[in-house]
Amino acid sequence: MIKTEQSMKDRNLPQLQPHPSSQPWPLQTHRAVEHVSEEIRMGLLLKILVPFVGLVLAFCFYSKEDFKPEMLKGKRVIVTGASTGIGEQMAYHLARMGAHVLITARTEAKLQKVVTWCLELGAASAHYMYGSMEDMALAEDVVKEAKQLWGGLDMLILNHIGYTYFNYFDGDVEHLRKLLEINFLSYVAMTVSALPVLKESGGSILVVSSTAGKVGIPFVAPYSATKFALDGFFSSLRQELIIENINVSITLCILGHIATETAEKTVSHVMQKPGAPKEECALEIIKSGALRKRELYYPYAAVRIPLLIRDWAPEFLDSFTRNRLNVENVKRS
Ligand SMILES: NC(=O)C1=CN([C@@H]2O[C@H](COP(=O)(O)OP(=O)(O)OC[C@H]3O[C@@H](n4cnc5c(N)ncnc54)[C@H](OP(=O)(O)O)[C@@H]3O)[C@@H](O)[C@H]2O)C=CC1
Ligand SMILES: C[C@H](CCC(=O)O)[C@H]1CC[C@H]2[C@@H]3C(=O)C[C@@H]4C[C@H](O)CC[C@]4(C)[C@H]3CC[C@]12C
Repeated sequence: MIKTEQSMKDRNLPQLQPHPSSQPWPLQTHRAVEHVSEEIRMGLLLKILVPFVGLVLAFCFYSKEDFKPEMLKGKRVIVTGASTGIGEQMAYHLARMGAHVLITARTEAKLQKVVTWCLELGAASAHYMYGSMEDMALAEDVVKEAKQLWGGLDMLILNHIGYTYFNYFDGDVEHLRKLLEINFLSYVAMTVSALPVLKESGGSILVVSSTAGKVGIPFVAPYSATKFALDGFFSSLRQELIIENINVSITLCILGHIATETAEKTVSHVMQKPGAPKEECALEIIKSGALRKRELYYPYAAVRIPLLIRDWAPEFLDSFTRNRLNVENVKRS
């Protein structure tokens, strides 16, 4: 700044006089102007905010498409992590809707029972492949199997997760590395393998994630990292598909606490309320994918409201989240 003043003096340029508005105002005038400015700000806010909120509500209301189970009839669907929990329930819903299902997990006996029940429920066909998604070759082989069975694929539901502890982060980087492979890299590997056939069918990718993949929740640091990674990768990939006019939808499903056997075993001692029903959760995931939604929030209020708070009052949300848990019941292992 001094450099600028020196150069002007050196060049004998006329010195600028301070503008009257930069002179200090008398206090009364200042307050009056402040009040008028506040009035103007509120007026502008109402003139802009009210129409904007009206437009958003109208968009939400009129853009609400109705889901019909027939949308899934005959569709060819892969569901990973379907030997139990939400994945198992998704397989049953798809079976009732008459879809072809190919389900995966590690436990063959459980998969066999789910496939048998899917056929009972009306699946157009039901098959399984078992193995761990630590093995990227399996991730690719599942999609190859779908191509061989059905000649294509309409929906890829990425749902499986590896073992997750609910405790203070113990510094075990190797566990985090393994969880990234199971919960994240295998999702990417399956997507890479499936994209060519999904482009042919104009299909959908459903990525099952969590509140813990959008906000900071204690005691799930490794798990949370893998879910945040899913958001980053698939939200970016969605942008690229849109840019290239590729008709493959990506739905990120953000779930709150769901009453699956694993979750209840893991967190019942710290949760103040039971989880939401896995059956309804599973149906909402399928609906959101069939309607090609950008994101699903389930249970809606429990998930959507924290996300709205996240950007406006992050510290409040952190405190609110801690207060919703019986943290005194979590003891370092
Ligand atoms: N339940 C909840 O509160 C919430 C769940 N979610 C998400 O929902 C999805 C399903 O959760 P949920 O139903 O509770 O999970 P479950 O633990 O009930 O089921 C996990 C599934 O993944 C399979 N699996 C586990 N390890 C592997 C592995 N190494 N390779 C391949 N498959 C594996 C399991 O079968 P097997 O053991 O036979 O391999 C099982 O079928 C997950 O993505 C989770 O993050 C999100 C928020 C909350
Ligand atoms: C406690 C969280 C809800 C906080 C809130 O409602 O304010 C739960 C939200 C997501 C849950 C975790 C999750 O995403 C799934 C994991 C599933 C595993 O089987 C074990 C439990 C989870 C770590 C589960 C734990 C509760 C949540 C963090």
